[in-house]
Amino acid sequence: MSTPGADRALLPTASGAESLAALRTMLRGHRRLTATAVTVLVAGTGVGLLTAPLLGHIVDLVVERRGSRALTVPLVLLIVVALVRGAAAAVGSTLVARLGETVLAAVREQFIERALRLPLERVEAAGSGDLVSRVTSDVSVIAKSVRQALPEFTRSALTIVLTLVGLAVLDWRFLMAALLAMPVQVLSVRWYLRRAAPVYAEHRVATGALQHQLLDSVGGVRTVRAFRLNRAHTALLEQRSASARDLALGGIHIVTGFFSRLNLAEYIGLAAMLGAGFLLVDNGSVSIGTATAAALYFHSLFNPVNATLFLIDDAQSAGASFARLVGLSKLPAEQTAPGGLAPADGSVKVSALSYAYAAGVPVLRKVDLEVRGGERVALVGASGAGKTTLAKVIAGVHEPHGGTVSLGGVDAAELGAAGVRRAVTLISQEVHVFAGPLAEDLRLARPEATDEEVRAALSRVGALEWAQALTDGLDTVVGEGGHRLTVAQAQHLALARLVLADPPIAILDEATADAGSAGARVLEEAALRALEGRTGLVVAHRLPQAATADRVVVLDEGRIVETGSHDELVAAGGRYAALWAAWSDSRREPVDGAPAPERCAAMPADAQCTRGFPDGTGGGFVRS
Ligand SMILES: Nc1ncnc2c1ncn2[C@@H]1O[C@H](COP(=O)(O)OP(=O)(O)OP(=O)(O)O)[C@@H](O)[C@H]1O
Repeated sequence: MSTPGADRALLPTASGAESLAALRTMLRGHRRLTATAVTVLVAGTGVGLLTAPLLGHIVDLVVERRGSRALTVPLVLLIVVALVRGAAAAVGSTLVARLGETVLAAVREQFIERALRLPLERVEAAGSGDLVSRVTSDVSVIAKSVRQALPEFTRSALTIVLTLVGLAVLDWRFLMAALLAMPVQVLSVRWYLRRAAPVYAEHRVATGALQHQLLDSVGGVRTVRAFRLNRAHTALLEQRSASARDLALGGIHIVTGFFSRLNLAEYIGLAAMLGAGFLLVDNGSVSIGTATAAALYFHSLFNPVNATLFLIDDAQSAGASFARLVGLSKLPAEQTAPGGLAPADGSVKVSALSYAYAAGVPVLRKVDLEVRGGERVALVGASGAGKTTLAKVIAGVHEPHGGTVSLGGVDAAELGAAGVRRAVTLISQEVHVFAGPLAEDLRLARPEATDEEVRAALSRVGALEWAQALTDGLDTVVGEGGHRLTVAQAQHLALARLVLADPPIAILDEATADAGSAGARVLEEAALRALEGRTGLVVAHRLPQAATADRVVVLDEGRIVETGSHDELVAAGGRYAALWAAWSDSRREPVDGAPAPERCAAMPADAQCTRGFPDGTGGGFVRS
């Protein structure tokens, strides 16, 4: 959870040129569909333009008193024109919508896939809310524009161009009169774009920040309450909400100003058309019918011009959202291993490893650690010593700021993110159970696993019995909206997934710490079985976990201060021995009648017990 007031390094946003280049690349594969859609729409709009001259012709026939029979042909033609235009508009709009949907699907797939492959470190730094708002609200803004605005925009733009051509065909002076409105329109659009683009971009950023803050404050509500951060978080939410609201209101203000300017342009254009018509009819250059057709043409421009300019509003929003999606590709993608490099075994070698979350505050300081293939090493140390950070750097969640990690003799940088993930599985306390049948959740680790293999994995960690006892056995829908698993059951599943994934190296961080005493013991046994045959690095939050490991590594302030077997370290009488003695004492003589560790562990962490040694280090349970 972020500290209130902390500024996040939001994910990058693409420039206009980068967004256009991305759009061009996406359209490149659909040239035929684009060409057909444009042709049908041009044909339909062209035919539709015959309406005004036909009506003008009818006016001339009436002025010349040619009788009602003379009107038959133009009237029939008007009906044909209306039908052809309607059919072409329907087919053209469908084709444009299909093109839009195809591109939209590509946007969704490409950028969401990209979002899922972003370096976790960068997503963490930006806050997951920013990423969530890009792949949810930004994608829906684009979808809305593509569905509602794109067909209308295309039709309107074509109508404007072809109507201007029609005016020129009637008489070039009509075109000149119509174009008198243009300078005001151009100035209005420039006025609007200059003001609206930054407001929309800022509004999207502000919405992302607000969404992130909501996730942060609501997701971490327990911590917020526990540390009485309510006020700070409420203030921050109010501040972000106010900033999003002000920007939205600013946008509405700009739109209103824009439309009043467009009305002025319409007034100027119409006045010019009527004046030109009057003069041209007066001096005999054109008939009344032609002047009528020109006025109808100009009038028919109102809607498409307004629609096009109004849709610029949607295009702006969609453009800002698209730029935020394209911006994701500016981040380096995960590296893939060149030419099938794979670790030779399960050994881990960490050399001079350094890491810091904030500049100048090192969390790991030149850590050197070698773990043999198949060895089980327990990481022990006070809270904040850097155990989780070390685990995450080895698992590839964070990139080292100095030094190297090598897995099975291959540098992790050479293995690439995917290679590291194949070599190492990290199980942390926040185990996620995906919505769906339990067996499918397990198959995430190995999609091709047979039913037998799934059962064997569950059985190996001792979870088969309770899993089969669920209402629908392994087909029981678990996760969001399904059967709610306990924390211990979710961790059990995570261990079974580890067995299925079968990596040479496994890292367990707090995998058993929160499960309560009975559950913790079951999970500890499950963890031992899951680690069989692979290298295990266990962040030991309970000292017995360390006591049974092949080797114990004690971390203090980002440095390894002791390493050896449990017996060696106890005999050496150093820091670990002190921790062990403190833990053993706390078991024998509960202070002031405090509950014994087993009972303590079964109680809620904030009841009477706190996790940690008497000296404040992690790993045991004493009374607070
Ligand atoms: N995402 C983060 N951003 C900033 N600082 C962090 C982050 N995660 C951990 N830290 C800080 O880094 C230091 C080491 O944390 P780490 O979680 O690695 O320690 P630990 O030994 O695993 O502690 P614990 O036993 O409490 O989990 C701590 O000071 C912690 O506050």
